[in-house]
Amino acid sequence: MHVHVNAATSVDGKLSSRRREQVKISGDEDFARVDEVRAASDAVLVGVGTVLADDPHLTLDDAELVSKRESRGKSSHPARVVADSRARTPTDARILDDEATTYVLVSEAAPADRRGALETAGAEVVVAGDERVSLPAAFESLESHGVERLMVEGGGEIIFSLFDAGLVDELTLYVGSMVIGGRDAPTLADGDGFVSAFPRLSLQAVERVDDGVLLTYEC
Ligand SMILES: NC(=O)c1ccc[n+]([C@@H]2O[C@H](COP(=O)([O-])OP(=O)(O)OC[C@H]3O[C@@H](n4cnc5c(N)ncnc54)[C@H](O)[C@@H]3O)[C@@H](O)[C@H]2O)c1
Ligand SMILES: Nc1nc(=O)c(N)c(NC[C@H](O)[C@H](O)[C@H](O)COP(=O)(O)O)[nH]1
Repeated sequence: MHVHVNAATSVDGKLSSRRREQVKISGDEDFARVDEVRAASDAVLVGVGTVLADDPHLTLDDAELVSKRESRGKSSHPARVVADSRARTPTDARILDDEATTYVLVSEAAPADRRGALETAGAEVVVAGDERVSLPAAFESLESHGVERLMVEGGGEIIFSLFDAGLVDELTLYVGSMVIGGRDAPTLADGDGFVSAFPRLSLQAVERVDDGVLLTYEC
């Protein structure tokens, strides 16, 4: 499976503010590019922290991209995936509407009633891992459902885990020309952090987009 992480940060590397509310970092051109990456993916993944903070929809905004997918024999929108160890996704979350298939990756520790509630709300629940979602095991399961290209839209906890597990193939990072600051504000890669064996990336492209910079890396 090809895993493509896409995110937007401030110049100081923050994904959002210390309030963990969504901050619009990208401009129109970058959001249009994000829509194209979504359209080229079989599924789009976020962590439950992002679902709780942003309530994203993760479908395609551009009707032309929808019809191009349909003409290629694909579903109208990529599937949506939430990494959610304890099944905390609210049943009225926008990602659970019926516009696209939604997989909720949970661990064995997820309460049975929450799993049941998510299934009733239309989610395909995938169990992988004991306390926390095992990303390699969950990705194998997604592959068996035909997910060959997976886009990841954050946040910082899940992105760190993906780098830690060596699962990232490509990173596109939009750096907006703004400062957010805050020692407790989420960054591109949070988690426990690395103290050695820091993942090294290979810079492929640098491009001016909107009023910021788009960096493309092979990982
Ligand atoms: N600017 C951007 O591009 C962007 C993108 C996404 C999110 N955000 C922001 O990021 C913040 C949310 O990020 P976050 O880091 O709090 O949450 P997150 O989205 O990374 O979700 C983390 C949660 O995922 C679950 N999880 C399941 N398996 C896991 C695993 N193996 N490893 C790690 N987590 C696992 C855990 O419950 C964990 O708490 C919000 O403020 C949001 O606005 C910004
Ligand atoms: N590329 C990007 N630039 C930003 O400035 C920003 N704040 C996000 N944030 C990612 C986050 O997950 C958002 O919640 C989804 O991008 C919203 O997706 P929808 O429009 O609801 O489909 N992503």
